[in-house]
Order: sequence, then C-alpha cells, then structure tokens
Amino acid sequence: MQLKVQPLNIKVGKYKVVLNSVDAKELGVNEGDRVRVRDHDSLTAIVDFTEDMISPGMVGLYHEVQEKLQREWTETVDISPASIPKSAQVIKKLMNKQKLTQEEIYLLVNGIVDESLSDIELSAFMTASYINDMSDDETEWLTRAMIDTGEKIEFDTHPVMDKHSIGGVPGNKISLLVVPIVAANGLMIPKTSSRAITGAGGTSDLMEVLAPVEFTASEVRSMTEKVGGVLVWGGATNIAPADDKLIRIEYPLSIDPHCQLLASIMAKKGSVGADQVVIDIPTGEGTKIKNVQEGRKLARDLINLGERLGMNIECALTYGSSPVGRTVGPALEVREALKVLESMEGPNSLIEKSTSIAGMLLEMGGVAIKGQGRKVAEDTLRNGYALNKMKEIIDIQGGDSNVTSDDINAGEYTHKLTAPTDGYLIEFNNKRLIEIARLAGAPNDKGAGVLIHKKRGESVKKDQAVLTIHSEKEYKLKSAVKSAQMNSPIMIEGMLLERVPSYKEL
Ligand SMILES: O=P(O)(O)OC[C@H]1O[C@H](OP(=O)(O)O)[C@H](O)[C@@H]1O
Ligand SMILES: Nc1ccnc(=O)[nH]1
Repeated sequence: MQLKVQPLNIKVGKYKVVLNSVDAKELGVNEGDRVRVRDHDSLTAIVDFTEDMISPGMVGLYHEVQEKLQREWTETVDISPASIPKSAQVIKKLMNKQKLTQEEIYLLVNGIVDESLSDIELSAFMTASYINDMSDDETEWLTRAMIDTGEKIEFDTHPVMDKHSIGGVPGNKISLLVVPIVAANGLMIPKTSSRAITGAGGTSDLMEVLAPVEFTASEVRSMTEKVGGVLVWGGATNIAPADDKLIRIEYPLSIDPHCQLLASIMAKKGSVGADQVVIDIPTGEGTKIKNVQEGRKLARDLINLGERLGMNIECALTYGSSPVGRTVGPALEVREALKVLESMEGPNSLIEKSTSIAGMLLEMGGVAIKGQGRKVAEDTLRNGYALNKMKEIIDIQGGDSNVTSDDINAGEYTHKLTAPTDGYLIEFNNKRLIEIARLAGAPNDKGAGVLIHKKRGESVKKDQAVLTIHSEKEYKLKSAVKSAQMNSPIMIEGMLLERVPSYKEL
C-alpha cells in the first residue's frame, strides 16, 4: 500500500511508524505488529495506531525511520505487513521454559541491539528471565553475545582492575572512593557503571554531578591510560550496548533477574578487558540478596562466569539491610563521598566498605601484600592521594576539579520526617527509602534524595528529625512526603506495627 509520508520529528529509540486505523485495518495489522517500509531502502518498523493524529492515506515516520531511509517527506513509501522477527520467537521459547541455543541467544541480542524488538517483547524477555532463570551455558552465551555486539577495549598494559556492585542497597556511593584509591596506587581501573536500576542513583547518576559521563570506548581507553581510572556510564559507550537497552526495561519494573544481572555486570567487565574484578554483593533484608546463603550462591555464579570468560573474580558479601552512609540520591551522595576524600570525615559504614573493597583490589593487583590492602587503601585516603586522583578523573572527564563538597547543593525544598515517639530506630525499609527518593525526583533531579539523621539502632526522642527529604521541585516534594506519611519508612521500637480490625469493624 502506498502511503504519503508525514514526518514525526520525535526520537522514540526504535523504528516505529504510525498508521491511521482505517489503513491499519486494510493492511490487516494491529498495534505492535510489524510492517515493511520500502523507499529506496527498506526496513521493518513497529506499528503504532491512531484515530486522529494521522489521516487515512498517510503514514507517520518517527525520526529513526526517516534517518535510516534518508528520505524527503513529500514522497510516498510502500507499506506492507511483515512477520515477527526470529528474535521475538526466541523470547517465546524462554517463556515456554525451553532451553535456548547459542545461536538463538546471539539472534536475540542482535535483535535487542538493532532495536527490532518492541518494548512489550523486551519486557516479556525480562519477565521470562525473572521467572525461568537461564542455565550457566545460556548465561555465558548471553554475556558473550552482549560483549560481541559492542566495542571492546584492549589495553596494552595489565592488569586491568575493575569493581562492580550488584546494587540493591541505597546510598552505595563507594565507587566514587574505590576507583580513585585504586588508581592512586598505580593500577588501571576503567570503571563503567549503569545508571540506577532498582535504586535512586546509580554510580553514573552520581558521577554526572561532577563531570560528564558519556564517552566512546576509545575515549575511555585513552582517559584511563592517562590518569589510571575513569567513572563513566556504560550506556553511552558502545560497550555492551544491549545492556542499557535491557536496563531501561528493568528500571520501571524494578527487577533485576539473576541471569540478566550476571550478564549485565560481566559483559561490562569483559568488554573493557578486565583481568581482576571485585564484585560487591549487598546482602540482607530489602536488598536483591536476602541472606548470606543466597549471597554465596551468587558469588559462586559470578566467579564461575568470570572463569568461563577469563577473568579472576572475587566477591564481597556486604551488609545491605541499612543504607551505606547517611545519604541517598545523587547530589547528597556525592557530597558525602567528597567529604570523605577531602578529610576522611564521614560515616563508618562508607569508609569501611570503600577501603575494604579497594583493599581487596590492591591485593589482587599486587600493590599491597595479603592482609594489608585495607590499610593501604586507608592511607591513600588519609594522605590525600585519593582526592588528588579523583580531581584528575573529574578533570579528564571535563568537570571542574576545583569542586569541593561544600559546592554540592541538595534540592532546596525540604521536609523533615520526625520520630513519632521516643525509642530506638529498629526499622529502616530500604525499598521505601528508595521510593521516597525517587518520588522526590531522584535520580534525574540530582538534588533530590534523603538525608538520614538517625540509623538503625540509634536512639531518638519524640519529634526529633530522623530523615530530611530533599527535592528540586515543590510538587515532587509533596508527593514524596505524602507517600512517606502514608507508609512510613521508619519504625521505632515499641511502636504499634499495624492494627488489624475485627470482622465487625470491616
Ligand atoms: O540501582 P541499583 O539496582 O541499586 O544498582 C545499580 C548500580 O549498581 C552498580 O553500581 P557500581 O557501578 O558498581 O558502583 C551499577 O553500575 C549501578 O550504578
Ligand atoms: N544488572 C545490573 C546490576 C548492577 N549493575 C549493573 O550494571 N547491572
């Protein structure tokens, strides 16, 4: 069917076209089906429907389609129904609990990278992975396919160190300390991170407060060779490009299926040619890993996958039931991390965790003797070498290296949550804290987040502030406060947990 083109100059991140429902009916396609769009060139696009935005006889071409076809809008294009791609059929297989072959997994990952799968199909892939985990072989193929469909960095010198957290604990800003500590000791650490997945600020969201985080793979390589370390967003590079497209689906579902987590982390590490990697596994109530047994199992899976890919992995099971440090949300977390770099002033949980993990890397990289890594890491913080290295990293990434913790401003709209009674703080619900920070605007509004005055086990007096919510926008603060009041993240010892009414009252 020949249809007149109406350009829609909107980027939707996919090949998509809009049809009037009359033409769609005539073509026999429904919303989410695919059509072949033929001009001088041709491509397969996903169909959106409309009753009134596009008139009968016309087809709306979103930016990506126009760009691929490189056409002028006065012309017509030929539209015909197309079958679903093989990659979508692979997702069906996974949904049906059937094992996938290596070839099928490569087909699927290619489909993710070239944008031929719809968000509905990607979300089915994510849900199927959540319910039916992949085998070790399938997970290895998924990881390899994610590495092979992107650019790889090969450094001339080794070892290449790396660090990653599986996430899940609020306030986990430790990469901002670990990377400069490791680099200040002469090791290379090209750290790529994702943005927030289940949290209120991933390392890339945090680093972006200080400097740009979007670089090409060759820039990552040359910056690392110059200063020893970087803190960049994996999604901006062409390193494992499938990863960020999947994280985009995970974020609204707030899930991180086991096989996806393994592949997402290990593909990023494999693509930068890491030799020695420490993976932080926050463990405990309200995290991705409920208990130590589960944590050990995940650690074995990560170590095993690392071995298959030629990387030496060590894992650190870390305490995750309570936030790391006293801040959640980009600007607040950066301020806290910079303060530790500047003066070693800051919460124990943050300093201990950062120096322990940096220490493991220093030992694995051969610059600290066994058992001394943590001490060397602490010295690197104390003598200011880590701060200087962080300034070099900020500078090479194009930020202002004169920045100090006092320059970092949290959102100006604030609300204090106070203790309803005297007692000890016994409950800090990680998930509720993240939800409140997200409602306040984190991670996109850098100043949004939660400042924690009192942590688990600390005593509080009635009406004393326990948390301060920060937001950049008044209306976002309001919705965060409303949510916190309806379902408080705070529980004080002795408080009534819940009143369950009798049938008479229902
Ligand atoms: O949002 P949730 O799921 O908590 O965690 C995601 C964060 O965990 C990892 O941290 P790092 O890059 O190793 O510091 C990721 O890269 C990302 O920054
Ligand atoms: N799934 C993931 C968890 C944590 N970090 C990642 O990069 N990916």
